[in-house]
Amino acid sequence: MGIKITATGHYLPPQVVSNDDLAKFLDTSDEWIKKRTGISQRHISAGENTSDLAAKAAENILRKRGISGEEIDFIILATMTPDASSPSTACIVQEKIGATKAFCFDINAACSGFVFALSTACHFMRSGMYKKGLVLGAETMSKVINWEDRSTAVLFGDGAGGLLLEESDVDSFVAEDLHSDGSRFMALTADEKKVQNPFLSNEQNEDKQYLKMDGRGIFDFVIRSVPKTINQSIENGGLEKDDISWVVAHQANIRLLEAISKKVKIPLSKFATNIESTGNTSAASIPVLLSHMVDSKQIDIGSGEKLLFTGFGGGLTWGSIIITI
Ligand SMILES: O=C(O)C1CCN(c2ccc(-c3cc(CO)ccc3Cl)cn2)CC1
Repeated sequence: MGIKITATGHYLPPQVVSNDDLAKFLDTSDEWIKKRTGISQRHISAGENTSDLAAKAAENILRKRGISGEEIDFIILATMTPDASSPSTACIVQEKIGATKAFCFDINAACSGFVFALSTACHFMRSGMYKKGLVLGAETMSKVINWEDRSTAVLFGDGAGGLLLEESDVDSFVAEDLHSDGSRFMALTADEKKVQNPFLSNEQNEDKQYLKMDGRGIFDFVIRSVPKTINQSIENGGLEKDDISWVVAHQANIRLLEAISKKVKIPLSKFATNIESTGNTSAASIPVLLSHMVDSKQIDIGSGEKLLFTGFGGGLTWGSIIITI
């Protein structure tokens, strides 16, 4: 039993915030942000939560495929900014799109979340037990950012994207390589919850735990680890670098993609990018980029091209999955 990608979709909240808009209340500039990150603007929710963004992306996918939510067997949603601890954001999306027969759950692997979710969905599907699965990545990073911290506030945006996986006689799954290193969990944290109960002697403070990131540390980890997972997934698939049509990488930083391209000796022209217009949308970045590539006809579903998806970030987590589209 194989799998194939049959539709893609995304949704970005309509409110666009430019670098100049941020420079009005942060000590930063369009020039600095653009030069150091590649970002010109980001989409910021005007009140829509992660489930709202994800449901609109899912509706776009279903509309493109011409099916209703009732045909969906499962929804796997990657997010580090769920609407709540319970229910899962995936279950809220289920209700919004009428996926009445689906089983639904969230995956949290921060910015590697979509790669981990896509791997999970592929293996569910390749068991032969399911016929149609939605794999989504969705974030409202704007709710965990400290908007007074210029080092992080300029980097992130909100958004949602995803794809429809269907059973297929021809298997489009090629290879994967997934990792995490919990010993460095402090490198990127957000929204930690403190234990509170009447039996605790010391009162815990209620301060909101904004996103905190060891930018330099993560940058160095990514430069070291991501080329290895790209090469390992290519080797696991018995492929050569030239077999890869596109690297669809997490959109964290344009300088980073330039450095990774040099290290793996895959031309930068094969690294799809949209960070300029979206910022870093964490688990949503890869599916939004894929959807932009399909919508702009940069790639065609059914073309047979090999895409290498690679994610990296909090956890620390990193990983790659190669799929023929
Ligand atoms: O001074 C500079 O040039 C700054 C230095 C710090 N920067 C960073 C640092 C880390 C990240 C990042 C974030 C994630 C989480 O999605 C994953 C992977 C990475 Cl590499 C993005 N930007 C911006 C430019």
